Order: sequence, then structure tokens, then C-alpha cells
Amino acid sequence: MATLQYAESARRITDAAQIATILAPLGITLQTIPVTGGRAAALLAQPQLDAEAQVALLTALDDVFQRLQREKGYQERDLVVLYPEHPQLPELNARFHRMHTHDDEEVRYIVDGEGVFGFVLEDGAQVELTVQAGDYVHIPADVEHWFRLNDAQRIKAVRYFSARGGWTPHYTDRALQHFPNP
Ligand SMILES: CSCCC(=O)/C(O)=C/O
Ligand SMILES: [Fe+2]
Ligand code: NI
Repeated sequence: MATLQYAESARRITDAAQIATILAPLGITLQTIPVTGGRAAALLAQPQLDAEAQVALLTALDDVFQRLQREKGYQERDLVVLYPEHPQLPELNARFHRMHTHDDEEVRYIVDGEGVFGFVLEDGAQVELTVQAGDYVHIPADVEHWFRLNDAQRIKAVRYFSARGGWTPHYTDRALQHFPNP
């Protein structure tokens, strides 16, 4: 279940309809797609996945990709696997935890662990959306956002791309506001 927090506030909003209403002006949507399948479950239980296991997990979850290919014309997908001992964790955190946009839609299917997306509302207020396994987030192209891990520092997420060419951030110079620990 996703939760939302405003900057400079420790209050967490848990009501899905209220979260949807807050994010709707940005065109951001949130769906729940339960992660199913024994093969996927066995792989998701492993904090780290080697290249072969990552391919196996993507394949195990490809029913979602095949539906998105049909319905949305998405062309590629990859898998992000982050965990506390990841050798490039500081660099990856620095890459994601900065205000940025993408020319492509940002479509993320969280299949294990948790993560936090941040957004700037029309009035300039900033919010953080904490998502977990089963949450599917769609952020329109050119919408400012950021991403960070929470204290668990563990996430597996499938990234879907409508265009070929993978993940390209365009950093903006907007500062992130402060989010006190709830
Ligand atoms: C949770 S997927 C890794 C983060 C990412 O791809 C992105 O674009 C964050 O803004
Ligand atoms: Fe992004
Ligand atoms: Ni503060």
C-alpha cells in the first residue's frame, strides 16, 4: 500500500483515493498489480540476483510487459535490483536522488522491497510517495521527480520504456525540500 508525505510534515496519507487526487494534476497514476508466480517468488526472495537470475525474473514477470506492449506499445524493460551491499549504491543513489525529468514516461513496477518517489505539486509543495511490492507507478514524460531508497535500502523494480534507449535523466536545479522521518 502506497503512502504519501508532504515536505516539512511527519503526517503520512494512506488513503489511496486521497493520494490519487493529490497526484492527478501531475498526471501521475498508481495501480496495484499483485506479484504472482512461484518462479518469481523464489527469485524475489533473494536480495541479490546475478545476470542470469535477473533475466529469469524479467521473464517470469513478462505477462505484464506483454500486456503493456499490446496496450501501450512499450518496447523495452529492464530490472533495477538495489540492496545494502550493492557495490554502486552510493553512485546510484546520487543518480536518482536529484530532481530530474525524462523524455520518456517513467513506468515502474515494484516487485520487491520499497522505494520513495518525490514530486513537485502545482503550488510548489513537494511530496514523497512510498511504494512497495505490487505498486505500479506511471509518471508522464517531463514531470519533475526524484527517487530514493528508504532505510531498508532494498528494492526490485521493473522499468518499462516506450522508446528504445534506456534510462536518461535531465537534471533540473530545483532543490529538494526536507522530509522529516515520520
Ligand atoms: C525504482 S527504479 C530506479 C529509479 C529510476 O529509474 C528513476 O528514473 C527514478 O527517478
Ligand atoms: Fe526518474
Ligand atoms: Ni525541515
